[in-house]
Amino acid sequence: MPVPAPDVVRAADAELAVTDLPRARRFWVDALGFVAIEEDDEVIYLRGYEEFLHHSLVLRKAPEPGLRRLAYRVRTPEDVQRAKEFFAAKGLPTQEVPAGTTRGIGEAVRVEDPLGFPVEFFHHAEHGPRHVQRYDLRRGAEPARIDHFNVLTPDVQAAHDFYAELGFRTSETIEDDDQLYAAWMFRKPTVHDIAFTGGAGPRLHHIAFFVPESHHILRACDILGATADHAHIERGPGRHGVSNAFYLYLRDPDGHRLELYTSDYYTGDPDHPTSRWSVQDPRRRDFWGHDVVPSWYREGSTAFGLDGKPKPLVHPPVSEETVHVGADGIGVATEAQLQQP
Ligand SMILES: O=S(=O)(O)c1ccc(O)c(O)c1
Ligand SMILES: [Fe+2]
Repeated sequence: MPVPAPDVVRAADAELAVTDLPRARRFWVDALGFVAIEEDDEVIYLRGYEEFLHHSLVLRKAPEPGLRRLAYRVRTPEDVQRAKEFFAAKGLPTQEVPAGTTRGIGEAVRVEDPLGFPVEFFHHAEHGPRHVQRYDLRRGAEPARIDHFNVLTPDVQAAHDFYAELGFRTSETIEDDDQLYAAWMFRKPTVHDIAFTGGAGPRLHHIAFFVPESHHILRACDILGATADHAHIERGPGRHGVSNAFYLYLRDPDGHRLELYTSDYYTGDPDHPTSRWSVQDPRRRDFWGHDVVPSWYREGSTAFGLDGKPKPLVHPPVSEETVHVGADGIGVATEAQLQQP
């Protein structure tokens, strides 16, 4: 008898290990405008202006930077137990997390998914003040809410198939006749809550926050330029082919990638069709055909397992970057290139 999947509502919270908390605060709060809802010398709890849960991002001081957890909200308290049973039935590591372990979050279950990521499921969460119309407080890129996670994994097909078992549907893919290079999957009625980028993993690729309008993305660029922090800008601004969103990728002081993202589309009907892009289409990742900088394909944040140790990396046989990808200007991979470490 298959164990039913928990009813996942959305990507809701994440925790990053950072090596210098004041430095991180200057980037995430002073420059980008995230709201620091609670903080001390060890940890900062951040949220966007539209959010009412206690927080949506935790920055925790640690000797090494990395991803400590990706967290999904589930619809009922019973879904927390269902999540534990679903992952335990697959022989995957699970940990019960007492309420308050993460401030503002009730009891949760933390698991390692088959891709090797630390993933948490929770229901109860403290409500905090909403700042959606506190225009007197809104600053920087005016981040509204957490939108999605993107992770690097060597087998996108396996990742896709597991999250489909977990009840996620597929909004878009990048593929060719031989393989699935990337996939975007959702529970909330937008393009994605989780996306898979082919590459050595498990590593976090990015965490994305929705901003109200494209001008908030341009303002983030201008602010970083004004303070000579332009080196934090990695890719964009631009228009995605996949998702149709307007985007900007930044790297925080520890190298964690975040995306500021706006104007994707609704996916809430039961028969929402999957949009399939060819890996040969130069507009798939940037609709205007702009190159994707190599670091965007190659770099990500270490993932820590439930034991707190960095997860060893598994490398894919072939990655999108080494296949003819048009806009990236990289020719079809030669056998020799594919053999390179
Ligand atoms: O670069 S892609 O157009 O594939 C893309 C689409 C949506 C995203 O959220 C993303 O990070 C990347
Ligand atoms: Fe993204």
